[in-house]
Amino acid sequence: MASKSSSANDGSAIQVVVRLRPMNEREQRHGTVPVISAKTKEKVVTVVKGKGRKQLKSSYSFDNVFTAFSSQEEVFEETVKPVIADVMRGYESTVFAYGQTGTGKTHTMEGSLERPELYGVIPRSAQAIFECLKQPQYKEHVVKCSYLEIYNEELRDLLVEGKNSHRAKLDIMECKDGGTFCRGLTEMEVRSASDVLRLIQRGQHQRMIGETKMNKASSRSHSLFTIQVDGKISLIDGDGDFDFTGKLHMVDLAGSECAKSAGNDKSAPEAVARERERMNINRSLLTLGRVITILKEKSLHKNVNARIPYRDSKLTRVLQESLGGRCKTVVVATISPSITAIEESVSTLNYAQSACGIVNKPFSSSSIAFGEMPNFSDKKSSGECNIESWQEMEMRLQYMQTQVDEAQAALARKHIQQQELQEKVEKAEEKLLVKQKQLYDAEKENKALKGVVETETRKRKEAETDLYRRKLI
Ligand SMILES: Nc1ncnc2c1ncn2[C@@H]1O[C@H](COP(=O)(O)OP(=O)(O)OP(=O)(O)O)[C@@H](O)[C@H]1O
Repeated sequence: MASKSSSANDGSAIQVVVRLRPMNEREQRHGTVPVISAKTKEKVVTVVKGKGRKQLKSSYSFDNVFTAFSSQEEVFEETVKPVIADVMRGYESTVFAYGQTGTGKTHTMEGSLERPELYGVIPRSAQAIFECLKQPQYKEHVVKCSYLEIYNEELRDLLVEGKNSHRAKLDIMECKDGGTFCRGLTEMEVRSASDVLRLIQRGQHQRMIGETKMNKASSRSHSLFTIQVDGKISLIDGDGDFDFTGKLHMVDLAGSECAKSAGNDKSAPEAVARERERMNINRSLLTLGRVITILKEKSLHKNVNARIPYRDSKLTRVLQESLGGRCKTVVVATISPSITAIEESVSTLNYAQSACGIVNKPFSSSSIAFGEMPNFSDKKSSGECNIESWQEMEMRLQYMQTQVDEAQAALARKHIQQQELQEKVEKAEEKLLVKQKQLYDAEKENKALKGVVETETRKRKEAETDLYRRKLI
């Protein structure tokens, strides 16, 4: 294979990085104290709480840490560039930004489209993918993009222009392999990075934007930009072309906003609507948090039978394969250094910390092609074996690893199905018990009534006999 093949084990743990943004103008104007610092070399973020003798320091370690001085280029090169290499080998990967409102998620994911040095992850990824496709091992290819928005638990197509009602008709469907896809989502073919920039601009125009205390142009929805590459790659020095499909999902989550920072006047109609919005965003982020917590517990062999609540929000259903699934995933947690945002920053850091250690089970789509490779063991038995190339050995190993991973993933899915079935059986059993109890009570009542009828009948018979006797006398 042209590029080094990887076993599913390498890099399958979710990569978690933290980006600390600089103090913004408002914070600087108010002379806000910075209480969070980041050290790139040590990959550590430190939070200082309290004053003087009561000062407490907590440190958090991550896969990578970016300071207020880190450039867009640095963040991309160190965090997303390796992911692109995987995408170009047929992997599905996800990069998502998480953090409080106004901490730099959109800055990290999109950046400024007017200034190339401020390009964020999406435009830089588009450039890197088209650059990669120029390499001789990549043959014919088609690159497609889609842009999805999740707003108030509704899915909208950001590449379809028009009123909201036209865009809010998408459904999440289950794939045969257990993943999910969005039915009806537009996939636009693109031929260059500039085409991708135009699509981002088009989508940005349609996105739900509002104002929060922390951010004047706040994204009030989650957005997911996907670049899909369907192509052919020559694996062994021109000795065969194999199809691959690589996907890169780039997610800009809506910022969480605590009730305190949402403002006090909750009576005005706009404030009521805003509060409901805020609640919806926080609810989906809460579900995301629960998914991460359970996955983390499972990775620590705790709570192994717990159901992962992917289905409890649209966001987690869409991100199902990115968390505990087949994607290679990177989480960029963004935080403010300011004392005024300390609660939210600590919550983001704890969140990010729980995502560390979650293991996904990625596999490459190009490995399907490996299934058609010559059967080396047959060759060996017929005396033809001539495995000279390490590349062939690697491919063979990767193929075997892929088979194991696929079987493990299938087993995990079966396990979840079994759990769901078990829950259904338990519920049915509960219902049966209730019905049995009702039946028992009814039978008891019936028996008592029967007793009453028998007693009354006996009394009546005795009275009749008595009457008859008296008549005879
Ligand atoms: N690392 C950074 N360097 C310079 N400016 C930044 C950085 N991070 C954020 N900013 C600036 O801070 C402001 C808020 O950032 P941004 O809109 O990206 O926040 P957000 O987390 O996406 O907020 P929301 O969730 O409300 O959409 C923007 O003006 C952005 O340019």
